[in-house]
Amino acid sequence: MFKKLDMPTRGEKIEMQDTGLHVPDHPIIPFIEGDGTGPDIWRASVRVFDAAVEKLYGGKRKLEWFEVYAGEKAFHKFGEWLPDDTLVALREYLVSIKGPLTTPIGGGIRSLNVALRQELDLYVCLRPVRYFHGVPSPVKHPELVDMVIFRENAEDIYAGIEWAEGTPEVKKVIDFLQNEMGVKKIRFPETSGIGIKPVSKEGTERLVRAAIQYAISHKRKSVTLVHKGNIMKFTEGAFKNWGYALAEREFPEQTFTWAEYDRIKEQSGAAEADKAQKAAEEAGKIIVKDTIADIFLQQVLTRPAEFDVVATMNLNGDYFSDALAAQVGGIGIAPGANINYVTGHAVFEATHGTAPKYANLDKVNPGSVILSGVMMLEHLGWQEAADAIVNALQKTIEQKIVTYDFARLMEGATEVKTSQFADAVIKNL
Ligand SMILES: NC(=O)C1=CN([C@@H]2O[C@H](COP(=O)(O)OP(=O)(O)OC[C@H]3O[C@@H](n4cnc5c(N)ncnc54)[C@H](OP(=O)(O)O)[C@@H]3O)[C@@H](O)[C@H]2O)C=CC1
Ligand SMILES: O=C(O)CCC(=O)C(=O)O
Ligand SMILES: [Mg+2]
Repeated sequence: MFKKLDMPTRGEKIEMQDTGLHVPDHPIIPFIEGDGTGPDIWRASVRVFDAAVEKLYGGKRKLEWFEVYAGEKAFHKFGEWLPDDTLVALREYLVSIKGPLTTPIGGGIRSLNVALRQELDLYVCLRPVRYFHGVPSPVKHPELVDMVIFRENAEDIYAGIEWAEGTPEVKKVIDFLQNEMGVKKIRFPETSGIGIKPVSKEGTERLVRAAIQYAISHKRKSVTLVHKGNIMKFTEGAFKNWGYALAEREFPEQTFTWAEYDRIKEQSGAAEADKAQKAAEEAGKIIVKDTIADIFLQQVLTRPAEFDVVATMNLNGDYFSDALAAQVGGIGIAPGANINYVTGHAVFEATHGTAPKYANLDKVNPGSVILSGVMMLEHLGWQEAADAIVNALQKTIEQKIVTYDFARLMEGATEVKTSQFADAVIKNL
């Protein structure tokens, strides 16, 4: 199966069956250490996962780790940034976890992180944002932040369709736009680079479907479609329209949309529309609403309790996840997952990047990868181990044993290294 990797010698494959994921007691889990601070964080986090699983299941269950390579380690070992073997392993074993990978700016290789999402068609980037008591936060009520971002993960400008300024290709595209499409608004055609933003009905629908299903199964109150549809009418505006249409078509019993609200208001007035929404809320229906991206970024600060599940496109979701993470203590405690709910493929990874200036210092917060592992354990159905890690992490923070990022904002904290933070979490399991 592999060209250069040895087959794992222990464990069994996770499989997707009609009833959902079938997880053996000793699943093979491929992992990628990542670049920069990735190895420091991985070494610490994997000890936490293993200790929790051992403590909860006493050897009956065990994660059988299988190292696969991407990024700098892959390049040094195999001369390739993303070897085929890695993709084969991630496809074959379904569920995996990775550290951050470096992407050069303004040239060089395209993002390996994005490539993995595209290769495996991991169309949802799921990033929950919640507060852990005791974490230093720049806002007055971080405990009101409890949101789950569903970021579309396969299209938008992350498709990487762009042409550099001054190339024959960009000239051809600009000529086409000007001469065949009647475009007159390219302000500086001689010196423009061009990027393309594909946003499809299918891509939107599967993302919004996943967000609504999540809201239903997790008893959430609302799904907010966040877009810049006033400006980008046929991409971001269409996202909103397709999202509402999908909610009304596929989830008529479980949702009430603001599009419905507007129709009632137009026919019967605002009081009737308010009444209909109130009745829907009392009946436990999910309110599907929408907001424009700029005001969203203000309102998540001023009225965080009004936001719950958030469904948005790729670039918005990237920005929102770092901004929202800041409200609950920052990117050191921001987990995530890239998921295809149909095939069962899932790659868990932190929201943050490689933080290169701290590489090999055993310094940064492993919280994001630890919590990404918690999401993975939940995905496997190993809820007890997931809960144990969350409780131990919370206890460690309450003991004020924290890495530099929290320590610099806390009074009376004991600043510890990445590895020591993991030790403390393990002790608190
Ligand atoms: N999924 C992925 O693999 C991602 C990869 N990247 C890539 O990572 C590289 C670096 O990106 P950059 O924009 O600097 O963003 P990073 O997220 O890597 O780091 C930015 C800053 O965030 C803080 N930070 C990041 N991780 C942690 C942590 N674990 N604990 C505590 N603080 C942390 C640090 O803040 P401070 O300086 O205040 O201490 C750090 O300087 C780029 O090549 C980028 O493309 C970026 C995002 C995601
Ligand atoms: O791939 C990258 O380098 C950055 C990706 C990113 O910022 C993200 O997915 O949040
Ligand atoms: Mg990002």
